Amino acid sequence: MADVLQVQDLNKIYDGKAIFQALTNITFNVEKGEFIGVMGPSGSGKTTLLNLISTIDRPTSGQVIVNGQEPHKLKKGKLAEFRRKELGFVFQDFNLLDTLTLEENIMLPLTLERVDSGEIDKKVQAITQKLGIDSILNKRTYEVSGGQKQRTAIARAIIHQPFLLLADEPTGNLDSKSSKDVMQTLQMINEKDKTTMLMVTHDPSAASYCDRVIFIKDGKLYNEVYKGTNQKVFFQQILDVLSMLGGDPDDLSTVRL
Ligand SMILES: Nc1ncnc2c1ncn2[C@@H]1O[C@H](COP(=O)(O)OP(=O)(O)OP(=O)(O)O)[C@@H](O)[C@H]1O
Repeated sequence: MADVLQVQDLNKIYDGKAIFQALTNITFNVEKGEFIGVMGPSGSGKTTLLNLISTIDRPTSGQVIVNGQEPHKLKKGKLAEFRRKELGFVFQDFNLLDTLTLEENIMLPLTLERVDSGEIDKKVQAITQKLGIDSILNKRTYEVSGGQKQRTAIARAIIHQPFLLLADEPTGNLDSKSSKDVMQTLQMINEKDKTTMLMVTHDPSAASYCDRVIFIKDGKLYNEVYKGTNQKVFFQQILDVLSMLGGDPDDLSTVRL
């Protein structure tokens, strides 16, 4: 399988009042359709890595190659287009607009691209049926549960069929049932649409839905674990690496067995 995301020798130095090296020589490849989890103690550099891959921030050195393109080399306008077309984002706090209905939130990326309204309707219908939120589309964000909000956010993130879906703690604000629900939704999209996904999480239970988890410690790649056929065994392997990693015990406060 071809590598569709290549992270090569990535370094990030924050150059503020105090200089801080947040990432050191991070290198890994992701195959088309892979679902990758990124874990590590608080402050280890997970969000920094996600921000470099998502082009929200620039690396100090090293490369990010997405589907053969180097987004950090693109000019401003092309970079904005790259983000809009090739990437989808899911956040911990959903980032939905409260003044819009769920349907309007989901169609937003296509509205901005001026896609034909008949086409938008078809896509919204197909995606919301798949995600089990087609009956609540006229509701607003404050009228639905956290899990339903996150599934709405996922629908919005994939409606334009991005090449790469990036998720930052997508279960961070959810109870255990909704977390499971959201992870099953992400797994289903990954399997059906072969969307390549990268998710930062503190939650070993959420990470056990991935194909592979990479662990970061103090800004360096520490380890990686592949899922075999058994999710429970994988979950235990993730816990084992996390216990070797150490870090703040609060990091494991979200462990759900
Ligand atoms: N803009 C910034 N300027 C200076 N240092 C920063 C900046 N952003 C992050 N850092 C530092 O870089 C390190 C990595 O931060 P990052 O947010 O990537 O960690 P994380 O693994 O995502 O943590 P958490 O799990 O707590 O969200 C931390 O020590 C943090 O204090």
